[in-house]
Amino acid sequence: MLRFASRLALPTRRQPSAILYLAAQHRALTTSLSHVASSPFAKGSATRTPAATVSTATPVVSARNASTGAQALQSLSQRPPRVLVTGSLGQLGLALVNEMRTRYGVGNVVASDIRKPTAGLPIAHPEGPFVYADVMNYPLLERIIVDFQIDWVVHYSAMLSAVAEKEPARALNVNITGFQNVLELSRIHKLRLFCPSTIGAFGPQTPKINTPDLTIMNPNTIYGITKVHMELLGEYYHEKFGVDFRSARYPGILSVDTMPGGGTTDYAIDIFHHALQTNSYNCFLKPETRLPMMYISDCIEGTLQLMEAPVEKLTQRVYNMAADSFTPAELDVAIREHYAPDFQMNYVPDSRQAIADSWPASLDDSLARRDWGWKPQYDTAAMVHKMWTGIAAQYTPGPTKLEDASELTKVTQA
Ligand SMILES: NC(=O)c1ccc[n+]([C@@H]2O[C@H](COP(=O)([O-])OP(=O)(O)OC[C@H]3O[C@@H](n4cnc5c(N)ncnc54)[C@H](O)[C@@H]3O)[C@@H](O)[C@H]2O)c1
Ligand SMILES: C[C@@H](O)[C@H](N)C(=O)O
Repeated sequence: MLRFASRLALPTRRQPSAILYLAAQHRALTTSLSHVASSPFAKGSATRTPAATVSTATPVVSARNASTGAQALQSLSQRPPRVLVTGSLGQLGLALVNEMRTRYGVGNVVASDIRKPTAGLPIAHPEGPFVYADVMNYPLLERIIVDFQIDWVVHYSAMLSAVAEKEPARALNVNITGFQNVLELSRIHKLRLFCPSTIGAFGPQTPKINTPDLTIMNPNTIYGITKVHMELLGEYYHEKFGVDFRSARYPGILSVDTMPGGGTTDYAIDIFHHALQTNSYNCFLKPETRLPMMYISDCIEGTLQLMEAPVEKLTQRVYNMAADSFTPAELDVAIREHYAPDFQMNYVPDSRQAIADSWPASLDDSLARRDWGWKPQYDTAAMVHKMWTGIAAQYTPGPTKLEDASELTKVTQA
């Protein structure tokens, strides 16, 4: 089994707004406490929707005790947001929940998924609320939003590019129906909604280099089609109903503590685990396949910058977000030059190659930089350093564990 580092090393810097949030949270906690254990979602309580399991330890700062709805609304600008994160046990959700709980208060960030949190996951605040939430279950989602008095939703549940090609019907359901549910609930309950898009929203006719925000998309994958649907529908709900929908098109995200969920950029994480375990890697993309990539700390920081940006700063609702781009061959060279001179890279492209070939090689993110101050901290060299040193620390010295490496690639023959 993989041994994960116990905590995700995310930046702990706090912005002034977060300090205000935390001070306000402290005040609110002393005057108005509602315990998750009293929620109808607490274990053992009768619900009409599937039973949700909730951690019982952490109080949620609640507006339910406010005497009027108006008071609750008024206090919103003075307290941290209460956030629901769907798909929170995935590669990105775990990191986002950890950072949001640091900034907004543990009890204010409700993690959710359709899986159980298992031992060994890098969950920094395990005492925080966790609920079962299938994004296809509209009544259950609505109940969670109302019971926890949610202000913001970060909608992370989705099927990624490679697994979506294998199970298109399920991907359409999860990615399209799931998004439509949270979008409609955002309209009804006046929520701020963030849903990530991706380089996978672009297609073979898109300009490949410095792809701008507004250009031809025409993706030719199920994943890309569901993401373009999401972008357009979110923009429509914003225009028509004023929903505060926000989205960033992420590149492939590299992380040390969490494993990727079945995408086309997964090779750039798998390679480090294989190099450290077996000193070799069979890459499923060709050596010259250039794709935009980003380190997870940048991804989480940028996402929170966009979520927290004052509405008047936003000139559009969907932004490209970039850091750097590299190819498998460049990663191979970087690993051999700096860490493992005998590392052996083999190229065995499979059906994921066609997906990668349809995506941009680099993104123009100048509008994100201009509008909400986006600026990545990690270039390729810095990403490789973080990945190698972070993943190396997870493996104890000893005999090569081939069986571990064979578990790493979630999609072996897409
Ligand atoms: N990781 C990347 O490189 C990357 C890049 C671009 C965009 N994104 C986007 O970011 C978001 C998060 O990606 P990730 O890498 O963490 O994905 P992931 O596959 O690691 O996690 C997705 C989570 O969603 C959950 N899920 C699946 N079906 C569900 C359902 N019906 N109801 C509720 N939860 C369900 C899964 O259990 C899983 O924990 C996705 O929207 C993805 O498209 C990711
Ligand atoms: C790029 C992104 O959307 C995801 N990592 C995938 O490859 O599917």
